[in-house]
Amino acid sequence: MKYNKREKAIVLLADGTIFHGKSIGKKGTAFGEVCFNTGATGYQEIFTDPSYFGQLMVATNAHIGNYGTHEDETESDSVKIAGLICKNFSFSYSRPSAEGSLEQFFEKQNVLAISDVDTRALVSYIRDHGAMNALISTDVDNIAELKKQLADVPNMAGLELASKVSTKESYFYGDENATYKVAALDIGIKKNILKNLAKRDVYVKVFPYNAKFEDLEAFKPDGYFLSNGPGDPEPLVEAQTLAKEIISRNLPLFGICLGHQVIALANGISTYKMHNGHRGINHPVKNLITTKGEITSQNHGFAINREETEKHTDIEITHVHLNDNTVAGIKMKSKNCFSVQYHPEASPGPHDATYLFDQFIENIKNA
Ligand SMILES: NC(=O)CC[C@H](N)C(=O)O
Repeated sequence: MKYNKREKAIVLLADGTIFHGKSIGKKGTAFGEVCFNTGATGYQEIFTDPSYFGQLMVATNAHIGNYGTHEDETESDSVKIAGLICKNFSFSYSRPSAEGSLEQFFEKQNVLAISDVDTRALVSYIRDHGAMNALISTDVDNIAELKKQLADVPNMAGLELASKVSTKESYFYGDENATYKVAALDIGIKKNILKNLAKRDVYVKVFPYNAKFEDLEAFKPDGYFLSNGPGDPEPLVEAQTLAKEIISRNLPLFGICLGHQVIALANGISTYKMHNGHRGINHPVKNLITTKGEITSQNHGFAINREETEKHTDIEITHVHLNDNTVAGIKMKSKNCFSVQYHPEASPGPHDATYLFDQFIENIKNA
């Protein structure tokens, strides 16, 4: 792709604000909620993370694409972001072990990406004005029509998206002769969660978002897992019912991110949409049980209500986010159930929190 042949492109925010850039290759328009990730590495993992479905990703790191792509760095089988907004897009890459360029990867996956955007100004704007819908487009002379189309894009609050990314059929992961068996609900599961379980001698059966307790129970699992995923947790009524069934039987249960929010909702704690979410790989969390700090990988736009959690007689807050004191982890006092708002599988991200997978295995052993 010749740099000077690239088309003009825009970011149009729901409030009418426009930022200018250039397309990477593909022409067209993509809609979503605009959000930003502050990670300096890990772009391929981010683009393929199902939790980002329906979101236009702004990368705050100035360089995207510079180390190419690799199959091992995908978190699902396709790109899940609605589109990419970045500053400098590298058409060439310098990592010897890379399998191809990000440009080729996007072309294959039919992703709309735009660069040369003043991402610092854009991120400051979203930071001040909060999460909102937006579009990116190469159709730069048609603003009035684009505005009309943007007005029809549904709001993330109240939006159920797990069904759009969940597996259609259940499947197995790991060694069938492993010591433990875990039934995992796929409401947007990342591959690295499955890898982390399999590494700990777990054979996993992954179920679609609307699976019933009886379906999971038929696998005779030693433990249950609720995954991360996109959208608002509130409309996920089937997953909440499932969580209630598992909790009422006091079976070992672990939830990550969307799974954590589902566990909170199953306990009558409400969730809310944050002004801006947490998305990056250096989020400070304090473990209130050990009093140790953790640097964590995060990606969420909703959170659970702190006051309601504090008042809940059967829930203990185990982790807090040190930037804003939001709840980052909980456990049930009378049940074998715990969950975190962040990503212990950390792909990308630091591995401070992988002990949570060990804790899940301990909970299974002690059940
Ligand atoms: N990573 C996740 O599971 C995200 C959960 C939820 N979609 C949120 O934005 O808060």
